[in-house]
Amino acid sequence: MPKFAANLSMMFTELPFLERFEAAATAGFNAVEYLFPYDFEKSLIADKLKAHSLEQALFNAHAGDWDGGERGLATLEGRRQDFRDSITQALDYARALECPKIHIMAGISDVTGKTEALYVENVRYAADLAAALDIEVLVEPINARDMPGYFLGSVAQAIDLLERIDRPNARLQFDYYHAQITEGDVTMLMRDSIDSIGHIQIASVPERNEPDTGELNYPYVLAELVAAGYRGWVGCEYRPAGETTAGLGWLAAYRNDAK
Ligand SMILES: O=C(O)C(=O)CO
Repeated sequence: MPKFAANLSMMFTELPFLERFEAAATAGFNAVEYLFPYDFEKSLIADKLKAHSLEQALFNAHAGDWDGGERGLATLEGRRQDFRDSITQALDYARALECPKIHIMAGISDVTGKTEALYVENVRYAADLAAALDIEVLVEPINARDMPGYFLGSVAQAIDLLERIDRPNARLQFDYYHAQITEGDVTMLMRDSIDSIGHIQIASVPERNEPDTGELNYPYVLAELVAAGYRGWVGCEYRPAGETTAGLGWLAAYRNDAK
C-alpha cells in the first residue's frame, strides 16, 4: 500500500492550521505536507509533529507575494536575493522539522531562454545548499487552468530542465492531478519519469476532490506507482468535497486492501 501524507493546506481546513496536525493523526495519517509554515515559529510546528508522531514530508519555499498573485521566485528577474533568502529560510525550517524535501515554485513567467537560464541557476543554487543537509529540492509542473502563466507547464519540460540543472538532489514533484490535465497517459508518464520522481501528489480530476471520484482510477494508478518502485509519501493535495473526515472512506479502502 502507498504511504499517504495529509496536505494540511487543503485538508482539515475546518480547523485552524495548528489544530490540523492532531486531526490528521487521528484520521490515521503518519505524515503531513502543506504549502508554507512561515506564519508560525518552527519550534511550534516541530512540537506538533512530535506530539502527534507525524513526519513532515514536504513544504514549499516562500513563493513571493502570494496574495498579490506571485507563485514562486525562481524565474523572476530582479528577485535573485529574495529567492536566495527564501531558500535559506526554507532550509532553516526543514532542518528544524526534519523535512527531507522542499518544493521550489518557479513563478509566473514566459518560457524564454533567459528565464530558463535563471531558473537553472537558481535551482542549482538551492540544490547545492540543500545537498549539504541531505535535503532534496523539488520542481512541480502545474496545469495552466489552475495557474495561468506558470513557468513550468508539463512533465516533459520539467524533465528537460532537471537534466540541465544536473543535480542529483533536484527532482520531480509528480502530481497526478496536474499531469492528467497537462499531458494525460499518466501511468506511462510516471514510468518514463520514475527515476526523476522525488514526491507524488494526488487528487481527483477534474474537480481536485477525494481520489475515489473523477476520471483517474487511483487503485490502478497507485498500484503501478508502487510496482515501478516508488516508496515515498503520496501527498493528498485535494480539496475535500465536504467535511474532511467524512470524505476519508477512500483511505480505509486502501487499508483494507493491505490486510
Ligand atoms: O498547486 C499545487 O499543486 C502545489 O503543489 C503548489 O505547491
